[in-house]
Amino acid sequence: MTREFFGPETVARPGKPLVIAIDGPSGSGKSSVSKEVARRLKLAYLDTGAMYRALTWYCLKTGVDLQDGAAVEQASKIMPLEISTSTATEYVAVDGTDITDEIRDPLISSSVSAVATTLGARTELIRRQRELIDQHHRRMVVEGRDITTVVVPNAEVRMLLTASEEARLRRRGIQLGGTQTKEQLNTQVIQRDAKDSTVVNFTQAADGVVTLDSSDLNFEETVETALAIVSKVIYGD
Ligand SMILES: Nc1ncnc2c1ncn2[C@@H]1O[C@H](COP(=O)(O)OP(=O)(O)O)[C@@H](O)[C@H]1O
Ligand SMILES: Nc1ccn([C@H]2C[C@H](O)[C@@H](COP(=O)(O)OP(=O)(O)O)O2)c(=O)n1
Repeated sequence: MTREFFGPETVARPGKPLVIAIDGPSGSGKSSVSKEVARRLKLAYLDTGAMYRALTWYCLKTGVDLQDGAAVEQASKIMPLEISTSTATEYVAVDGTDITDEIRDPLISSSVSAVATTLGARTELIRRQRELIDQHHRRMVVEGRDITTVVVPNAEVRMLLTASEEARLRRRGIQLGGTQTKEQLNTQVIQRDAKDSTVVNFTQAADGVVTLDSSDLNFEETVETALAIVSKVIYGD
């Protein structure tokens, strides 16, 4: 299914832009699949959700009221954020504090929608995302909720990664080591998506966006299908 030019010694579209934009709901596999696609294609990787999580951490740390839109927007502008764009290292830091693990905490997951629905903060984070993409000469896999539609609507490849509600809840439960109750998972996955959907549409593919439904695929099959979509879109086969 995966073509030879995606083998370990080859680079897709060498020297040319190759932005692969991937959106989808929580637990659909965006982060893990995007990172593996980037690794195999030797592209940089950007987890934009981690930026919204970092801003949420920063607001909570500095006492910013998440309901105060102007204050959240101001925080987004001054936040000294560092984020790894390498597939080899996962690293997120604010003002020198490593928050890579902390931003995955259910406390952040349950607060992040308040930040993600603050439009002024979105504008600033989108600006930073575009800057990072340009710094990597537009050779990057970028994943989130509005990448195919707002951040890089002209990306070379645009995909919507979906999975059934049942699959997404199951995956998130396993990922969190079985520590969460059904109700907690429902709050962190389904209710959060419902809140986030009020500002961005990541449930239906926009024109030109290819849908990949991973409900009945395992991780490797999903990665291979994503690579086949990339191949088809950029090489037409
Ligand atoms: N196709 C798949 N089949 C089974 N598990 C998967 C699949 N894709 C991803 N996963 C697992 O599901 C969990 C959630 O994936 P993640 O990439 O964090 O999703 P998202 O970024 O969309 O929230 C991870 O533990 C990941 O390894
Ligand atoms: N481009 C993006 C990326 C994430 N968000 C929001 C929506 C989510 O609630 C949070 C966290 O995103 P993240 O991708 O880490 O969430 P999941 O891994 O899918 O649980 O940020 C967004 O609004 N726009």
